[in-house]
Amino acid sequence: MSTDTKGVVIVEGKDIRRDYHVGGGLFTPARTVHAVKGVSFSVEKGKTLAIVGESGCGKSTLARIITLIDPATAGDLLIEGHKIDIASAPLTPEMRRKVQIVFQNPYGSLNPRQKIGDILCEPLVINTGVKADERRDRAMTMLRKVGLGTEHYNRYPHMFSGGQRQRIAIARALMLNPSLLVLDEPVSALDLSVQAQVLNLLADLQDEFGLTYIFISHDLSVVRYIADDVMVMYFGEAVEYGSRDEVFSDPQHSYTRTLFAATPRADVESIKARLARRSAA
Ligand SMILES: Nc1ncnc2c1ncn2[C@@H]1O[C@H](COP(=O)(O)OP(=O)(O)OP(=O)(O)O)[C@@H](O)[C@H]1O
Repeated sequence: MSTDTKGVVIVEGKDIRRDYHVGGGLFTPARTVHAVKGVSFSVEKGKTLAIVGESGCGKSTLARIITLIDPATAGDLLIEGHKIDIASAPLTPEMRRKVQIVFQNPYGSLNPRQKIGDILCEPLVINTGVKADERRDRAMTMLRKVGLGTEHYNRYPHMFSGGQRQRIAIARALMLNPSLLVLDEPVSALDLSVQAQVLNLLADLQDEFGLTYIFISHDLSVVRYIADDVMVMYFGEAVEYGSRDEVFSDPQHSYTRTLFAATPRADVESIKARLARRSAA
């Protein structure tokens, strides 16, 4: 990454809140679920913020707000310094280009009836005026970037393994050249060895394109190797937020310590080696 882009804030959230009003039926009294209770963060270009927490802590809700899939109840979101009206979550073509999301389940997120080439070209068809030949060239290039071959262009999703499908989902997310990628549990559905490969791929792509990641995960062993900064969420609140080294070496909140104690160490030696190489570079 060139030094002139260092320190540029790509995404900033200020006091983001999301309430859900549930119940109100004959047998269920109306109540409000405070899914996200005033969370603030910022991520610089080329960096990764990991948002960690157990099921129900609000991390997916936050991911959907940042990607403008769902509106927020209150708060501010700035993407590349531009304030977004997150109460109405306007998914404009410009925002669609800048922010992309990769979901946990590569089986569910790819249309089984579409060939891989069409899946990759679709964002260009919908959001740009790029001509067919150019779309095909870009899709072929992106297939290679994510470690697949051009021979995969005319195949269907069911012909791929889980790890390969997640590579395709990542390739699709990168077709519009976004500045921010929100990764919502991107490796949780994969075997450990495949997790390591996909995490290494994400690290390589981040280096190559200067991508900024928000990485949602419940798995601290994965977070430990991918994140620059870590936010720990607990019942909708950010109970811990700091650099990876600070959070892992000296967790301040009792919930973080409990979470650490309950997390098995996954075998991610290749990721460790990769990150050691990155920090040495
Ligand atoms: N559409 C909705 N309507 C009502 N409540 C919701 C809705 N979506 C989420 N919630 C509630 O908001 C809280 C946070 O949910 P969220 O899915 O963001 O958590 P999470 O940490 O991502 O969990 P998981 O990993 O299981 O998805 C939970 O109590 C959940 O039940």
